[in-house]
Amino acid sequence: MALPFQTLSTRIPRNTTPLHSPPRVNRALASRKRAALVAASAMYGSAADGAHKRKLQPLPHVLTVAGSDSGAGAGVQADIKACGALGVFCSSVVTAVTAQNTVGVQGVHVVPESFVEEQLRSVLSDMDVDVVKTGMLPSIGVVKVLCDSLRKFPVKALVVDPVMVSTSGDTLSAPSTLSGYRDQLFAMADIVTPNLKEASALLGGAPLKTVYDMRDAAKSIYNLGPRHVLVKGGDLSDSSDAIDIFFDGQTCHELRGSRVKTRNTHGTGCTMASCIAAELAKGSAMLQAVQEAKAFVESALHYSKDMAIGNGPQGPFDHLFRLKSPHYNVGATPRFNPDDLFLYAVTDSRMNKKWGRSITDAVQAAIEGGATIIQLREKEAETREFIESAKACLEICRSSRVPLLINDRVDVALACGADGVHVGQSDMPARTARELLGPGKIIGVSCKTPAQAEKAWADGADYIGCGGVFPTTTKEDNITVGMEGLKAVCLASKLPVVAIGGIGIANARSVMEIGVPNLKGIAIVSALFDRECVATETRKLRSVLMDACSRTNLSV
Ligand SMILES: Cc1ncc(COP(=O)(O)OP(=O)(O)O)c(N)n1
Ligand SMILES: Cc1ncsc1CCOP(=O)(O)O
Ligand SMILES: [Mg+2]
Repeated sequence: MALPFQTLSTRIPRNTTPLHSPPRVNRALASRKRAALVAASAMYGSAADGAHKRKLQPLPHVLTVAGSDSGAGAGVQADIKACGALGVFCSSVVTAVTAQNTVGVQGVHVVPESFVEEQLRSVLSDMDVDVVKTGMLPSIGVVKVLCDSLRKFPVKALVVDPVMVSTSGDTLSAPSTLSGYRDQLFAMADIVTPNLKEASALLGGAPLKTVYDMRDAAKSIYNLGPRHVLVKGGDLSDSSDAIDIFFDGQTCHELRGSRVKTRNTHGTGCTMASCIAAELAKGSAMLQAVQEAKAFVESALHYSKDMAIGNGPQGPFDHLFRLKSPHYNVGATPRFNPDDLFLYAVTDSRMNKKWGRSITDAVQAAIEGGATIIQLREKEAETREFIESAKACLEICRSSRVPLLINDRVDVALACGADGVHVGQSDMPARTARELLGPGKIIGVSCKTPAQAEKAWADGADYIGCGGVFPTTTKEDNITVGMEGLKAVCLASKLPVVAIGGIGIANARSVMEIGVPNLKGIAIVSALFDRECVATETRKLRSVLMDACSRTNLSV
């Protein structure tokens, strides 16, 4: 079939589309993804004759909507490399083609809006995109086309890098695009990531000179509609650190990194936004995604600081540094892997006492049986005793590389150096816990409703514990949400979910077969610890879960 070929327009087109504030991107992605998996599963199932059904695994997917950079330091090329380096698939809708190198931008061909729309339709109607990241949007018409497409094909999150001027000082978007950002796109954005110049342009032109200016700017841009703002201070003069300001509507976080002395900084903005998008696609909370992205960029600049590509003043850097130098892989191990939720053992001091075992013996046995994460839920322990036993459990967990979380007690988690905490709706708010624990610790939040799940994500949690799914005697007066409630929370949640409450050998399979990709495992108290042999019970449950996963499309 002959494909229609369209010549690129050679100017930035004007557009008089009326402006309006669209609703935020809605969140029907999970069900779309599930439908696609079911359809593909059916196809492969018949082809593979039932018994050898192929395991279909959705890949975290970012779509970049940006301009091409012939020098490959920034734009679509940087986005694809950044996502690839972080293990995320990246599709691309090209909004403009630039002739560009380390000297500057020599030319721009803008892709017609109708063809940007066609590319968007091609990708979004077929592929399961988790996160859309925007870069160079050359006209207000392209902004409108993008907003319309996102309303038709909702995604999990939208990352907007409001690219206006290249690092070499060349204009990359029409002045009217500014109003497109302010009046249309920002209201749909989960995060906007301006540098100092872009933040200034968005707010009327006053220059940003200090960290205080950056804080004020972050708050003012937040008032334009996005859920989070990251003002990047890479160009801040008189600062030995690379300081960025992250604002989530309540708290301003000052994120400090070391400033790398190098000429090879072309594409840092695109890379930062793409890394945030990639981390979000993998299921990270927003602050965590931003921290990971900042660490990635800093390491990439450090690795590439003496690299020589081109003869101009601003060179590209190497996104694939982690493949080339094991040194940089040290910090690359994510502190939280959602798959760790698979078989989540929650201790109970009363049960362990009843069976005459210490908490350390209980933890050791659960790990021996295959528990993938441990939570110490010691409701009756005195603080000092709790800290001591938590330290002993942490040693056991560390030697098996199993994360250890503390239930309710952020103070105990801090005191013993645990990997994180689990908090409920009446415990310390997740947002406060995040402020106290910092971005490096794991935070789980108990949620019974989609609204609570949404808030947990916004507050910086890493996962959700949903339940009680079934009635239980382990926790008094706990309202049961049932399988339907669990499913509703999973579908609404951008975070991975673990099911809890009344789960044991008899019903674990039915829970795991609920068929929602972000249900990552089950959390169990009595079916492990109110038994004579914890290791045996854990082993049995593990085999039930493995079996359930091999019957569905879930990865183990
Ligand atoms: C994994 C997991 N999910 C939910 C809970 C319950 O937490 P919470 O609602 O705070 O109740 P308590 O456990 O503190 O009684 C949990 N502990 N773990
Ligand atoms: C802590 C908690 N949160 C909701 S139900 C529950 C208790 C789960 O215990 P069990 O696995 O024995 O039902
Ligand atoms: Mg609690």
